Amino acid sequence: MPSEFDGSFTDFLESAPGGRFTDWLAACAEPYWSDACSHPFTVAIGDGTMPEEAYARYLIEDYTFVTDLASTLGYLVAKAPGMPAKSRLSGFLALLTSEENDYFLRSFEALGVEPQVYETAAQGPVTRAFSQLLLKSSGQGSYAEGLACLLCAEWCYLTWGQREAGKPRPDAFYLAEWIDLHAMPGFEAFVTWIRAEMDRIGPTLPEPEQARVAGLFRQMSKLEVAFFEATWTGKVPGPEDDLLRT
Ligand SMILES: Cc1ncc(C[n+]2csc(CCO)c2C)c(N)n1
Repeated sequence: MPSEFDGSFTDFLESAPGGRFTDWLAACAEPYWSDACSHPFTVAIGDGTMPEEAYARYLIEDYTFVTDLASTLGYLVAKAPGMPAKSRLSGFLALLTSEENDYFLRSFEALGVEPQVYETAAQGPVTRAFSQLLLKSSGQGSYAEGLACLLCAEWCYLTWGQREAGKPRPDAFYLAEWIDLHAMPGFEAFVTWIRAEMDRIGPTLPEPEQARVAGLFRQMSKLEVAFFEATWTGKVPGPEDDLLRT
């Protein structure tokens, strides 16, 4: 768990010579970053204590989130500076819209969620805030800003996925597969690539842009926590909730 930090990247390098830009992002996002990666919902995916009702609620929201994430990737493919980055991002987009889509459909069927429900589900306030942040930062912001949002979402899932993969798999296929999907070498390689891309670009940015990127990563981490919290408890946060403030 990184310790909390609220200085610039230059300050960070003074305390951690040779430190990575992405480690600075995670440190600036504490305590939300660690809370997101270790949320009780993520532990329950792996230890066989997940209530069906909570998981169905999660998948319905996540399906709408992943749909908006696919649009975000479209923007990032357009903004990526060269062919190697466009290729990585579009490969991931292809995965999201094929195998992963199939996972959702099979899981909805097993959980008794009708197509009419998941195809027309209105986003709750947390997912709406998430989607707005992703689509705005990748559509209107810079490549680095969009990449920071993607990094947070994917790195968080790799972190809990690898931790839960160390336990025996739960019986329900939709839980076992969700762990495997986020612990497999191909996914790890993708997150390693996003980190390397951010570590390459981040240090070249002017300081105000570095601060914007860190602010986005922190806001994304907050929303990951709020997302797990809403699906885990079934409670919908109101507009007064700090987690929804952008
Ligand atoms: C709220 C929320 N945040 C992040 C992810 C992570 N994620 C989105 S698409 C994808 C690719 C492979 O599953 C991953 C890891 C999620 N699903 N839901």
